[in-house]
Amino acid sequence: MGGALLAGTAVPGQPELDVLKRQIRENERIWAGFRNIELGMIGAQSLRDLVSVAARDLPRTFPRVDAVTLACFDPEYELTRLLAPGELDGRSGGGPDDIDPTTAFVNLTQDALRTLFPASLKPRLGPCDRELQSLLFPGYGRPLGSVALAPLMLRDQLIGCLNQASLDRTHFSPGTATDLLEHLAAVTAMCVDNAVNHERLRLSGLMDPLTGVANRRFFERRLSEEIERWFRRQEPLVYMLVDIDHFKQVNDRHGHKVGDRVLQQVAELLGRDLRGADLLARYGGEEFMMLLPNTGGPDGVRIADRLCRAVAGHRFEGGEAPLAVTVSIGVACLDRSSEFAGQSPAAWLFERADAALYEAKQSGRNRVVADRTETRDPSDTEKYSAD
Ligand SMILES: Nc1nc2c(ncn2[C@@H]2O[C@H](COP(=O)(O)OP(=O)(O)OP(=O)(O)O)[C@@H](O)[C@H]2O)c(=O)[nH]1
Repeated sequence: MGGALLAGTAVPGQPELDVLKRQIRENERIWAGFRNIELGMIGAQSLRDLVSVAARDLPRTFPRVDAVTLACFDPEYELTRLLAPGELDGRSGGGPDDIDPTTAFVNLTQDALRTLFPASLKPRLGPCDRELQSLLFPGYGRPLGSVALAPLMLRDQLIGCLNQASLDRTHFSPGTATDLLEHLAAVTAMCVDNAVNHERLRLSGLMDPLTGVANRRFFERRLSEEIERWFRRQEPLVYMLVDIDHFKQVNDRHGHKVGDRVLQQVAELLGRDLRGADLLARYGGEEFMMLLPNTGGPDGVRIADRLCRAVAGHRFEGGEAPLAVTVSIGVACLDRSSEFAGQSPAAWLFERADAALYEAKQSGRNRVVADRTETRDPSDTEKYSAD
């Protein structure tokens, strides 16, 4: 099979092989560069971070890229406001080597955006004239030679473009393959959407500012919606309480700042593999809550067990040396067999998960205990140890 692919082609000599090897290495370098930039974008917690990553890392990775901007249709100046340092919540600007994201963002009208991509919604590569430079790179002092403009599409709408420019007139030329650029544009559009939603949540007072996950208020709102849905559809609903073990000792031994970093990393681990409909919230202090709609008790316990092991296996950064931390988890499930005996389902779920969590703490910590919802006898619990 392999031979058939090469049939009819001359066997390459050493110089050709060297050229091929160089090309492979160069492609790998470009691919790795794009991948790192994408990972940085996906990890961005705010629009400021996102724009900074693009404007700083594209030129760092690709030295012939001299300027990068993100242009969006932002008629209500929402994105513009989110980019302003500290305007809404006292955030400061970035560190010393950070880009100022306000200068790397351009607010475009819809007409201006459409005229940039008159023929197709494909990346546009070519020379940069003065008019294009003043529209898309208004803060850049030197005359730019060529540009690559990648349209950003979100839910079939053109929302903006990611713009790279080079002083070199030939760097971005029409006819160059644009697959990677299209891929980067798709990731950028999704990240803009995520960052904006994330910030809307933060500003709505429904997000825990330390960990970036939902807060208790948001959790309670979603819980009542999920319970209403449960009455209509009777699909099982898993409710978990996750509590960090001996967290006071972490603070006492390593300081409050390290404690905060541990809380952030626990939130990240718990939230890593959640499905779209699942919810993770910080209940307060060192306690988190999770809601897994359309999930039965046994699956909930399996998921809790996986989370418990993931935390125990993780080495937490932030202190002088990596730290080991464990969690205890209480699991309750609302299903057809649940009997509330006059309680509200929300109070019933909390009480069952809290009793299971108490049991997990009492029986040694670093473990999952599942409430058996079909019985109301607190001694009748299933225990799962992650030891
Ligand atoms: N760093 C930090 N610590 C917090 C935060 N909120 C609560 N805490 C601390 O969390 C600790 C909770 O301690 P305890 O309730 O005694 O529980 P624990 O030490 O985890 O013990 P067990 O739950 O029984 O395993 C207290 O020392 C609180 O000060 C926070 O936002 N940041």
